[in-house]
Amino acid sequence: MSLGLLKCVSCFIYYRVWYAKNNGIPVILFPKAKDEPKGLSPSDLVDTLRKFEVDFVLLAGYLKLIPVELIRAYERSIFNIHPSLLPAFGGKGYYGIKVHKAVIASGARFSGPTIHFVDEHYDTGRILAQRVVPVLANDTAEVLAARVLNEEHQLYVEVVEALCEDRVIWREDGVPLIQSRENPNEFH
Ligand SMILES: Nc1nc2c(c(=O)[nH]1)N[C@@H](CN(C=O)c1ccc(C(=O)N[C@@H](CCC(=O)O)C(=O)O)cc1)CN2
Ligand SMILES: NCC(=O)N[C@@H]1O[C@H](COP(=O)([O-])[O-])[C@@H](O)[C@H]1O
Repeated sequence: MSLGLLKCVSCFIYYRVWYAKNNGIPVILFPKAKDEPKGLSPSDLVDTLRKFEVDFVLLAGYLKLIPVELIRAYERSIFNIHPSLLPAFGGKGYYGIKVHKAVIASGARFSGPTIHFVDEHYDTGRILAQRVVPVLANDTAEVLAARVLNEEHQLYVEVVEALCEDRVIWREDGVPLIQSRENPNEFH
C-alpha cells in the first residue's frame, strides 16, 4: 500500500521537504505554474504517482483545486480533511482559520473535522468520517482551530488504518462506511 500526500506550499514547506528528503520520502512539486517552473502538469503528476505506485492520495491543508485528470485517474482514492462538519462551512473560500471564524460567527454549538472523498468541486465529495467537538461561548477562532486540529490528527490515522486494512465499504445507496476493526458487524 502506497500513500501520496499533497501538502499546501507554505512557509513550512521547506522543513517538510527537508524532512521528507532526509527520510527517503520522494518529493514532487505540483502544480506547474509560472513561478514554479519545476512543478508538474496534471498529466505528469498522474504519471509520477503511478510510477511510485501510489494507491491513495491524502490532502492535508492543500489549498488548490485538484484537477479532473487526477480525480479520474484516482477514483474513490483521493481524500481530504476539512476542519468543519461538512456540508456546513465548506466550499470555495472556506479554508484554514476562515472556517473557524465562520463557525463561531454562526453561533454553531458544535464543529469538528470531516474526511471526505475528493470530487471535482471543493468539499462536495462523499463524507467518510467525522468527529464532533464543542464550540464554547468564549472560543476564539484560534482556540477552536486547535481543538479541531487535535481531532483531525487522530481521525486521519483511523481512516488510513481502515484503508490499509480494506475496511472501507460502500453502502448500496452510495454512502461509504468504515467497518469496525473489533466487530466486523459494526460500521460507522
Ligand atoms: N477537486 C477538489 N480539490 C480540492 C478539494 C476538493 O474537495 N475537491 N478540497 C480542497 C481543500 N479545501 C477544503 O477542505 C479547500 C481548499 C481551498 C479552498 C479555496 O477556496 N481556495 C482558494 C485559493 C486559496 C489560496 O490559493 O490561498 C480559491 O480557490 O480561491 C477551498 C477549500 C483541496 N482541493
Ligand atoms: N479547506 C482545507 C483546510 O482548511 N484544511 C485545513 O488546513 C489546516 C492545515 O493545517 P497544517 O498546515 O498545520 O497541517 C488543517 O486544519 C486542515 O483541516
